[in-house]
Amino acid sequence: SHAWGYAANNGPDRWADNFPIANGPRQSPIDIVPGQASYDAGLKPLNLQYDPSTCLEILNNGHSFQVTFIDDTDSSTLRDGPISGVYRLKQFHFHWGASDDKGSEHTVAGTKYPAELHLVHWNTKYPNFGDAASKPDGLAVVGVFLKLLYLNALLIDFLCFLQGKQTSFANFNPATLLPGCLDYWTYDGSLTTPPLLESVTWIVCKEPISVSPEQMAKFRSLLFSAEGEAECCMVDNYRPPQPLKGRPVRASFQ
Ligand SMILES: NS(=O)(=O)c1ccc(C(=O)NCC(F)(F)F)cc1
Ligand SMILES: [Zn+2]
Repeated sequence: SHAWGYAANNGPDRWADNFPIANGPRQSPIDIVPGQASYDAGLKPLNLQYDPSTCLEILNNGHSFQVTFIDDTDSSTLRDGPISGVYRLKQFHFHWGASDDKGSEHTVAGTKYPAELHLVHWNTKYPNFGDAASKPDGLAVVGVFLKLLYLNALLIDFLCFLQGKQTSFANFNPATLLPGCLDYWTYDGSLTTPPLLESVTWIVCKEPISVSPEQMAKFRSLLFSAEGEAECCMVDNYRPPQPLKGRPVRASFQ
């Protein structure tokens, strides 16, 4: 079976052929309708503690580019928020569009942002990421919308590293990618790419971070294709919103 992707012949509408869970009860992303989210006073503030020295490498995995972290100790973690226990940061990556009117996976009352950042964490009650990815409370992904404005130059440096497939990228602090206000919506969902495992507690920040047109252009200059293949720009690597199927969406703010 040809590998999954985002083209007409292997994109989101075809994923159910090989991954029937694509039509499951807790799929992601979703359209978040603020007026229908219920404020939950019991939700704690997010407690994100990131150690830049655990930043390992940046790589193009054919579907996005991702920055992976050393996750053999509790040095970069997510605690509190809607979760219990300690979740470790494994990687972060982005989804974006071919033009500024689309690109995010989650939408807010139908509004698409030009891109969305995902910070992927796994529950340390399980021995490793791969095991956690198959458990209903195994993963927690913090989603941050990107909007067009001007971001600190750091991200440009970060993308300048993106010459080859893989290169070391030490001391990047993912905290610089977080919005000032960490109000969030949360719901039970899944990975947004195959195998679409229903193991993710989604935590979507209400406030977007800013990205410059130049930085969006850099995202779009990346390639889905490998060396020697016909060039194919990596754009529109987002799955559209999926049916809520009765799931509650809670808000940490009023
Ligand atoms: N876009 S997302 O939902 O944040 C997302 C996060 C992580 C993975 C991932 O690690 N897939 C590989 C695995 F786990 F073996 F299945 C896929 C999607
Ligand atoms: Zn993602």
